[in-house]
Amino acid sequence: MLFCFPSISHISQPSCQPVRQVDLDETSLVISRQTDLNETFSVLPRMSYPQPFVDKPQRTDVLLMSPWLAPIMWEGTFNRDILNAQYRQKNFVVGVATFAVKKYVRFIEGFLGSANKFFLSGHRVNFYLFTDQPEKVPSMKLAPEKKLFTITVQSYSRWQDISMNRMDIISNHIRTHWRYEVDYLYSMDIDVQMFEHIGVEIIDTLVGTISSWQYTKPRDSNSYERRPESRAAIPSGEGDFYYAASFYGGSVSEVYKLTTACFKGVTEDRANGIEAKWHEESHLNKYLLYHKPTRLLSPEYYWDEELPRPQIIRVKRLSSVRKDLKEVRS
Ligand SMILES: CC(=O)N[C@H]1[C@@H](OP(=O)(O)OP(=O)(O)OC[C@H]2O[C@@H](n3ccc(=O)[nH]c3=O)[C@H](O)[C@@H]2O)O[C@H](CO)[C@H](O)[C@@H]1O
Ligand SMILES: [Mn+2]
Repeated sequence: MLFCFPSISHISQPSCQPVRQVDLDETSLVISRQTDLNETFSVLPRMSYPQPFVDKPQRTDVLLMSPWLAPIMWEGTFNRDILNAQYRQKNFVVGVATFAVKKYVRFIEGFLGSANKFFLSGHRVNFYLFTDQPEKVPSMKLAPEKKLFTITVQSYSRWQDISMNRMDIISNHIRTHWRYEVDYLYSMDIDVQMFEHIGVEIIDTLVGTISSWQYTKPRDSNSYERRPESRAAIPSGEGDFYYAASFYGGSVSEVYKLTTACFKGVTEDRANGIEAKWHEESHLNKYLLYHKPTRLLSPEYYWDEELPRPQIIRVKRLSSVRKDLKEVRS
């Protein structure tokens, strides 16, 4: 059985996906997609690669595992060929939600051009581009396994509202569309470009990216919201890493819980006349403190262009595009 959504305009020759069924209830989504036994027992091609040894860590200069045993992705710690071979057996579809509202349409080409090349190269990816100006989406030739869906959204006068409302739009779209269309979902800022591969090492149940601005700071000088009046408040003395809202994701059901909870916090703050210090990023940080990510992306996965690159950052996989904040947000 095939299923298509007529409300989404298909830009790069989409084909209908087989139906996925993720059941919604109040707090969680349960994936009831049947496992194909042929997939489970299929024989892997022989691979040749250096043997891992328990007494020879791949890197000793960085933290490879959080205290709750979530692996942290760093260049030099994984073998992409092994990961790709394992992942290919699953036939997953990954969705990427990104927004280009008002002047941010100028970033679409750089984002999509680089993501087409470097994001989950060789794997099935659906890019979902939310914009108020669908006519400005450039027609781009994407790799056969990549598809672009453009979805029209309204604009808001304040840039903070555009940024914060992403949580609501993503949560709603999971309920109406994505639970049938994709297995994993990532939200990414549009004002970024990719320079190196971002592969299946990012795939896990709940994934956060450690901010490149604050990865060495003690928790009490990080940018968490500390005012107790805000729903995003994190009490002083608490906090793990500072996570960037520009890149997070996970299974459809976990991203549903995250975006729904964060937007609830935003809505309650609005009702109480308060706005968290870093908008939805503050709410995301609160959520990920109490719902620990199952995998962390090191700052390689969101390296800010303005920062000098220390030795531990061996590759810059993704970076923000320099922008005149006042001009682009006006
Ligand atoms: C690196 C990082 O931590 N980034 C966060 C930081 O970002 P930034 O300063 O990078 O925020 P930003 O200006 O990129 O806005 C976030 C995103 O919202 C969308 N957008 C925003 C304004 C607009 O007029 N049109 C539009 O489409 C667009 O997808 C953009 O990438 O703070 C923001 C809110 O305070 C968000 O939490 C960002 O994720
Ligand atoms: Mn940004």
